[in-house]
Amino acid sequence: MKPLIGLYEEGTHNVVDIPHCKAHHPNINAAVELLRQGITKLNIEPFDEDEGTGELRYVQMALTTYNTSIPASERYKNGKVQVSLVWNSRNENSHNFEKLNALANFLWRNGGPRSDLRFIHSVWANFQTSTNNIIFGNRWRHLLGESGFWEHVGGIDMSLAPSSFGQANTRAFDILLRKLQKYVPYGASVTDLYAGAGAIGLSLAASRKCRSVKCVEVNKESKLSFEKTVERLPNHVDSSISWHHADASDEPLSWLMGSEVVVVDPPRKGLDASLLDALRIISSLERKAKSSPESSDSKVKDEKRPWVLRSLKDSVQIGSKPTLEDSGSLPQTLIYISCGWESFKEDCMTLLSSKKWRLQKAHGFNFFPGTQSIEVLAVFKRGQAASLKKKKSGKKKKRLGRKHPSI
Ligand SMILES: C[S@@+](CC[C@H](N)C(=O)[O-])C[C@H]1O[C@@H](n2cnc3c(N)ncnc32)[C@H](O)[C@@H]1O
Repeated sequence: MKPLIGLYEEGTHNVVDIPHCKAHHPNINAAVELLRQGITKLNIEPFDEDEGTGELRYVQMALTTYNTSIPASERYKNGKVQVSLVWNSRNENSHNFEKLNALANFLWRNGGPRSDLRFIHSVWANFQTSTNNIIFGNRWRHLLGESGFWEHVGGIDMSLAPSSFGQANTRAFDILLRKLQKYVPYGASVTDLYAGAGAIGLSLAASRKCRSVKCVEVNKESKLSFEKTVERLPNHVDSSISWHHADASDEPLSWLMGSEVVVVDPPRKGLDASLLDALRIISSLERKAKSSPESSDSKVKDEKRPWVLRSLKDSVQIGSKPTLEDSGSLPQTLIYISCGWESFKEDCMTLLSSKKWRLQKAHGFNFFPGTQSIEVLAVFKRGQAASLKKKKSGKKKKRLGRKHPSI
């Protein structure tokens, strides 16, 4: 029986076979075909989610074009694929581990560096036995090939572990990052929320010589990639850089305070409600702070609040910590990167209707050619535009033609 390898049909759990996906690099399609042969030859049983039976549950493939030993013009064509096999067992001691090993060896023999094709970079296993829809389990094991996986994006070398979020189209992401960098003033203090392994924050630290960069991410697996990337940052980077294993929706004000620029790059469902609320009340906090300036004593006391202790537990700090003077500043710029158009529209409306933020600029990117997906880079500024304020104070109030602002 021929296994189906592709994506779920929208709104269902029916797999649509996609052997020649045009949105994928040709070497990913080739790796899918090789996997199909391996599954058939070795009698690997695909997972049946109704029965909870079978061996191979999911496969994730990522491509690296990072190969400095060949000319830059040839790197994309020679991209190599990191394959992660999600296996229906608890760990490597389970009875069917030998079958997983056989599949990994098949891929390596036929697609690895000693084969004619040479497009497989590495093979990883993830163990997952849960009955829910969560794709990855907590246990990872590197099986074959190089464990390090790098890409050059946004002007830095970025480490991408299979357990951490990574953009699929790194060339399009690079274009977005270079555009984003222009909206961040040199020397700014930046908070990168929903940061993954810190691709955005670290690229800003390098390109905009940021005073401080604070990355917040809920997936603890991203920490290792963050640390590896920091090790390879250019020597001139001397920002105060930190990564925090924390939920951005938990006490979000604590992450917003102390930064001039906030970058958010949430999953498709958009911003958490508590973060949106915090962004809306920020201006009133500033007014309060001005009318009753906090003593440096009370700021020190703040360091003992529970959220601070929680976030410090799993954090990484590189360079000196931001100073106490920095901790009082509030963001003037909000940069929103969205992969979910519908949720972005809603979040955008919420921010604009609060009248605390205005939309300065928005760009759309096509990260998945041939699909309707749109990646948005939107830049919001805090406060009303000067021209709007003037009009409001004038006698005649002009009605805006549109009911809702559009981008
Ligand atoms: C679209 S990815 C962006 C990652 C990163 N900015 C990048 O470009 O590589 C969204 C990230 O948000 C993280 N995430 C989801 N919910 C979160 C939350 N409540 N708090 C912090 N991070 C969260 C996910 O684990 C994922 O890494």
